[in-house]
Amino acid sequence: MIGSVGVIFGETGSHTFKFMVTDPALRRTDYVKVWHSTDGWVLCQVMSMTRSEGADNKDRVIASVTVIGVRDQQGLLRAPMTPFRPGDRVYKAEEELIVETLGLSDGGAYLGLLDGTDIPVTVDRNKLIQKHCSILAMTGSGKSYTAAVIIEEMMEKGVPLLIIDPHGEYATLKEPNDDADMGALAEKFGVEPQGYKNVTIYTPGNKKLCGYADRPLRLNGVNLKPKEIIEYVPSELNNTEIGLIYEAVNALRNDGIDYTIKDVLREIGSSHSAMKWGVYNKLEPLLEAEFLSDRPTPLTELFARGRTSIVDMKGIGPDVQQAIVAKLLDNLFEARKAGQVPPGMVVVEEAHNFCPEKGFAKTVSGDVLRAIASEGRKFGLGLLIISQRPAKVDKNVLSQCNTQIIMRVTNPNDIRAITKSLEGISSELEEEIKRLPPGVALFVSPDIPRAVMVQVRVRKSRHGGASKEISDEADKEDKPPAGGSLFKRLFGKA
Ligand SMILES: Nc1ncnc2c1ncn2[C@@H]1O[C@H](COP(=O)(O)OP(=O)(O)OP(=O)(O)O)[C@@H](O)[C@H]1O
Repeated sequence: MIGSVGVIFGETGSHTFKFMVTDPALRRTDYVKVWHSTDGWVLCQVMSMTRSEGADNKDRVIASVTVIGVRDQQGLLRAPMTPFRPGDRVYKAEEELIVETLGLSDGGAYLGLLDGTDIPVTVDRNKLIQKHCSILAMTGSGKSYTAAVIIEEMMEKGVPLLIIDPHGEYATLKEPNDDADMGALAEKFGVEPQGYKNVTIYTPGNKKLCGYADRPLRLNGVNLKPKEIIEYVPSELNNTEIGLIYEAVNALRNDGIDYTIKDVLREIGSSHSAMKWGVYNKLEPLLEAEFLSDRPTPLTELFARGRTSIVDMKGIGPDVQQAIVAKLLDNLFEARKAGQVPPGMVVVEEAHNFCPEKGFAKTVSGDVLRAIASEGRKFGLGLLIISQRPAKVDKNVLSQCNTQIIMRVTNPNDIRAITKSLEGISSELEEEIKRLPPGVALFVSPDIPRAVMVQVRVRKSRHGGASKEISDEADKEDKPPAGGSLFKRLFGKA
């Protein structure tokens, strides 16, 4: 029959088989179909290919295939009850069969194209919020690029977004993509360059730290509880020092007037304890920490329909970043529970620093992120968790992310962490993850019966990427060489 790409041979199973390839254009990951006498056309996917020399000295290409299945009358995906026959012919699957069998719908947030096809892959925005999403990949493989694609798609529907941006990577959402390859990529993916106006960049510092910020981010610095003060202190405090803070705050509370960190320091200064100067020194940086204020930024301004707020923490130390995130998200979650802010999404870049796995570090922001991960869905507060070190992210948080976007990862511990949080990932897919080119993601969603490979669409806004001075030296080693046409890297054409 015309159009066949090969013929099944040898032992066939219900879920796998091999076929002798007759079409030289066939490639790994291609979708194929085989006619089954009781089920009709069954969708399958080429997982690997081998080439060897046959007895006639000619090339023999053999493809190993996984059976995806067929939709039954109830719309459920199932594999045929009997295996295919050796001698059955294999054909390229047409788009319609792929879309129907994989259950790809055309509404929702447009992520990109099913790899090797022109079929759009979308994801339901509500489910992204209700069930959380993670983007896991080693550095340089397109994490923040893909996150920005999701952010763009959410922004276009006015979903409130709060972006925790430790390195100042997301400010360029405001500008249209001016990449030299944009023309060809825009046509391929059917998108137009666009900058987003409703993006506000907040800095917890000042214009010196973040010159391009639109507004300062201020958190409440009045009448802080001892526990809150302790969380903001950048250095470790011993028990005596903690006791001194409690004593000072209790004394101020007894006076019944509003107090600030300055008052707490004054009170500590008047103590008779020999330890007072030690704790004084540790608390003093909070006087200069501009993010504590008697006029905090209202949450209703930060998290509102049609608005995207970037908390740009460039230049701020990791401990202070964690304290800011802890307080901000705590306030946001409480406000959401009380219905004071609408449902929306929180984007957490470098999540391993804000909710680390036990044994790696302990941070003040871990508790609130765990709480949002496990309860956020009830209140319509979604997380987009992004990390280049999946093994270092709290596994309770990761396991709550029902939509997973996995890009290239080579570190064995990170691969193990990913496969642990994914059900039924095959060893072929593990191998695939190690070899994914930049911009290609393994997409796992509760709406799609199996993981699919997606060529992530081009960004509409300009891609910024991390600024050089703060990028992690260790991570640099993993980076693929820069330069060259991206279009060429992605599609092999100039
Ligand atoms: N889908 C895509 N389409 C076009 N270009 C892409 C795509 N994904 C990634 N890239 C390119 O790959 C490069 C690396 O992407 P990105 O900055 O998102 O990596 P990263 O994993 O976030 O790295 P880092 O950890 O250094 O921030 C970028 O320069 C970007 O231009």
